[in-house]
Amino acid sequence: MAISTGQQYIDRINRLQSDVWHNGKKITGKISEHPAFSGVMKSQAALYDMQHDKKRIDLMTYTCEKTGERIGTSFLRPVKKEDLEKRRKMIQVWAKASFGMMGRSPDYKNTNIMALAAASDILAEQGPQFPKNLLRFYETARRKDLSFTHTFIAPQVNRSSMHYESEDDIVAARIVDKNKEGIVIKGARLLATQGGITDEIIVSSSGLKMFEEPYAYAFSIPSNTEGLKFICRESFTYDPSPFNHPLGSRFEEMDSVIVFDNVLVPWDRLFVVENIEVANNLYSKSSFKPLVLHQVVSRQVMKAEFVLGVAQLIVNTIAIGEYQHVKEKICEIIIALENHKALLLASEMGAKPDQWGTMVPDLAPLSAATLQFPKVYPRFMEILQLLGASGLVTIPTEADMNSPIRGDIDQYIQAAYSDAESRIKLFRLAWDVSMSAFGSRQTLYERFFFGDPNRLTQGLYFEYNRHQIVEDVKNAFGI
Ligand SMILES: Cc1cc2nc3c(=O)[nH]c(=O)nc-3n(C[C@H](O)[C@H](O)[C@H](O)COP(=O)(O)OP(=O)(O)OC[C@H]3O[C@@H](n4cnc5c(N)ncnc54)[C@H](O)[C@@H]3O)c2cc1C
Repeated sequence: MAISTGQQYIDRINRLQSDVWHNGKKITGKISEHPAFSGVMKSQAALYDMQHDKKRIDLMTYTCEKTGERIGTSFLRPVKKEDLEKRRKMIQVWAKASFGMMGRSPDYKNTNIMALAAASDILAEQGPQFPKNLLRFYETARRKDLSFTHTFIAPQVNRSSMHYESEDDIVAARIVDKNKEGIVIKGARLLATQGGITDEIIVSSSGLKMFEEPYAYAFSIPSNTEGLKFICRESFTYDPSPFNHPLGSRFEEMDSVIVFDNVLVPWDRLFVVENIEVANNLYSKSSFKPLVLHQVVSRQVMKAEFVLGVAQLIVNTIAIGEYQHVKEKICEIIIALENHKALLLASEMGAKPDQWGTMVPDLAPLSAATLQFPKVYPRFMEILQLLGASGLVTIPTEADMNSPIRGDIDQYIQAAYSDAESRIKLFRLAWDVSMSAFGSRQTLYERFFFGDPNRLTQGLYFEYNRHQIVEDVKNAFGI
């Protein structure tokens, strides 16, 4: 079977011994046992294991047309609308398992890779080896069920439009040499979520500095490539107890800055080299955006459902459902959720094959959904705070529950419709999603993960086809 098990994923990552730095120390030994990573690696492993569940195998996998092996559905290139539906349902099974909290569950990058490989022809103008490199990469990725992270953006040093970086003082990762073995990259990239706990890292350019050839490249390399370093932020798993930290203890994905210290990227790993037009076309002319956003919005629907569940439980538990503004707040979440679901389905209804025969969901509803979520998700968090009020800070810990003050807790922290223990579990959950460092990072993530919403809005403004609509208004009024 080509599909990985959770243990295989964990063993592979432990074997890599990548250069991962956390809190001033290089991680040695098994990274899967390090407190900053153990929770999320276990959760990721559980996702891989779900692919082997006999009851779900037909949804979670498909049969490789070349080898007959079972391959994860997130690698499936859709060629009919039913494939898009299958992809959505599979993505949502994984998303439900993390309540939408794992933005970098493997289906995200698997979809990226599939979407790029489906349009590999775009690379041909650099030479026939480049599309071959990308297709070989896709084949290996899906047949070995490898895990990936990616890094797209240059470090946030100077974002002024006039900024030019000198070759003598390199910050943004750039090509500094080419030789018969490959290209050499020096500098850094802004960040990679899950950096250091995936088999490989995909490094690609988007947007910034794309007017200079040394920044125009795309490749994937193993996470333990010599000279590659991951500098992690502090961990937001401040407690491994699922009682104390119900989400952070399991789904804290970590973000790391990526440093390239003269990293050699072999020729057969390269998809784009020093070609600005091809580097841009790879994302703008392929069906990358609609295919990837279809994955993203599928996950976000599950996250919105989860938030609605938490909000309604708060209402039920402390009996505040009779108040008008409370109903309105719950309805605000329902409306956003239903909008998101409708936009996702509209994208499938409007799907059309692209020039390579890939069935591509309609981009417009997906762009609308992706621009809606950075606005509604922070509001969801505000609603949780407004409904939960002081309940979000009256949250004794597991140690308190097992201490002599338990009697007081049971008596004074009970709720109208739950005992103290259930009430505290609920409010710790609401705190972890809306207020903890883990929860705040989730909000930041939904604001920025597909790019700056201001610049994404510019994209929608230019991409949205409204020519006929304007003509109709002109014709109707003789303008
Ligand atoms: C939690 C999290 C996880 C992430 N994970 C990944 C990952 O795994 N891989 C990856 O590659 N990236 C990742 N990102 C990065 C993400 O893609 C960027 O945050 C996003 O593209 C915005 O870039 P920036 O953070 O550099 O913000 P900046 O571009 O520095 O923006 C800062 C502010 O300046 C404004 N601004 C800057 N330039 C312009 C401009 N030209 N026009 C108008 N306004 C401008 C912005 O609107 C914003 O208000 C992650 C980000 C977060 C927050």
